[in-house]
Amino acid sequence: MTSNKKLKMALESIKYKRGHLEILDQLLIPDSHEFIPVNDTSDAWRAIKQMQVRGAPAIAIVGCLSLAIELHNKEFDNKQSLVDHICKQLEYLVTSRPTAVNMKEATHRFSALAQALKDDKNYSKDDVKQLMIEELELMLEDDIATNKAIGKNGAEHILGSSSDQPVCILTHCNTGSLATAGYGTALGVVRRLHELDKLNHAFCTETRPYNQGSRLTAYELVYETIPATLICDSMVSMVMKNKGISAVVVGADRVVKNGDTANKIGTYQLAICAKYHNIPFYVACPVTTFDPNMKTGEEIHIEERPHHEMTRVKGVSLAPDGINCYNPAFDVTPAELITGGIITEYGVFLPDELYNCLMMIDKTKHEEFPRSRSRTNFQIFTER
Ligand SMILES: CSC[C@H]1O[C@H](OP(=O)(O)O)[C@H](O)[C@@H]1O
Repeated sequence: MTSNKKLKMALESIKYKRGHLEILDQLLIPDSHEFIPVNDTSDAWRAIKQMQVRGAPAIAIVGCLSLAIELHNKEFDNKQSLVDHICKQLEYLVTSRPTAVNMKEATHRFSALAQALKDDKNYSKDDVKQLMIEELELMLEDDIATNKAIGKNGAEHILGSSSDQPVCILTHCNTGSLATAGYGTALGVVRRLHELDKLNHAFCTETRPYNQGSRLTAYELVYETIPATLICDSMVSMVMKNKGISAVVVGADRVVKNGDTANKIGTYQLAICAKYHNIPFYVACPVTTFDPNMKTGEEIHIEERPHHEMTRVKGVSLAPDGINCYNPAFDVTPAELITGGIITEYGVFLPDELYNCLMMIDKTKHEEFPRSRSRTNFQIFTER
């Protein structure tokens, strides 16, 4: 059955065909919906840094697609210079924003794959270039399939504990089609619940100071006529107390080995409020957001953004010049506050089980995901 809910295409933030990449300039949403060209890795670096594109998965996807564009347009003397360029540009893209791990994870996977192809005499320079472009392009379709699995796993887990009644979900920041290749992670769980007619209502926070919630998540929810209410960040305790919230579901920028999770600033206090109100707290993310090379959240570098992003909105001052500002873009939620679990494309895991469960997953048995060569190199990342 194709309900009108499914007829409306989800919003997209990335438009790609070989040799051509455009991204939705998210700084202009919701006032205007404009795409800008990304012609190489420098354009991508700048767009990520300025947050014209943002969201852990989208950052990695746009970074990798910008490299695919560069490889398509550039000639190389030999395999070594080709692979050197790939590795160098991937490392450069990682420097655009430090907290989300997805670009770094992609760098490890694709650098390892490029090196392996270089060392394999069966592949010419042109073979390596073609295969690497194809692998980088797989990020797009792989991400959408991954997000739909996250949505399915998360909705089933939440409904399983709600005696199948429609549920109310509270979410933070933007984790939808504007933070990924499409469908979204935490917002993908909301979409799946809506598709199943099991979403009573969604509450989204403004998410100051960049307002990913009021500008981006509300935009997605209105566009797809998903029943939702926008709240200020300061209202979450009252909403949890009075609005029958069934679960809180947020995204992630980096989940480390013990399950501690870096996510948008304000997530930590959401988790504290959820604990106080005995509401299950979930993190939703692809396994490419997992960084088992960090043991606890203490190791995560928290990006601090410019003060003007707090004190000025579209040119209007919200605070006097001269006031000191502290503007961390993320905080770390300790694993013990992630009481619902971590929702991935392979299932929902308690934080302290996540590492062992992921290490045991045989990805070749999950045919539901497009299988890029690089994905099977998950071990490379964890053995670094
Ligand atoms: C699925 S997006 C994950 C994550 O990224 C966002 O941060 P930003 O908008 O600064 O890139 C936010 O923390 C989301 O939860």
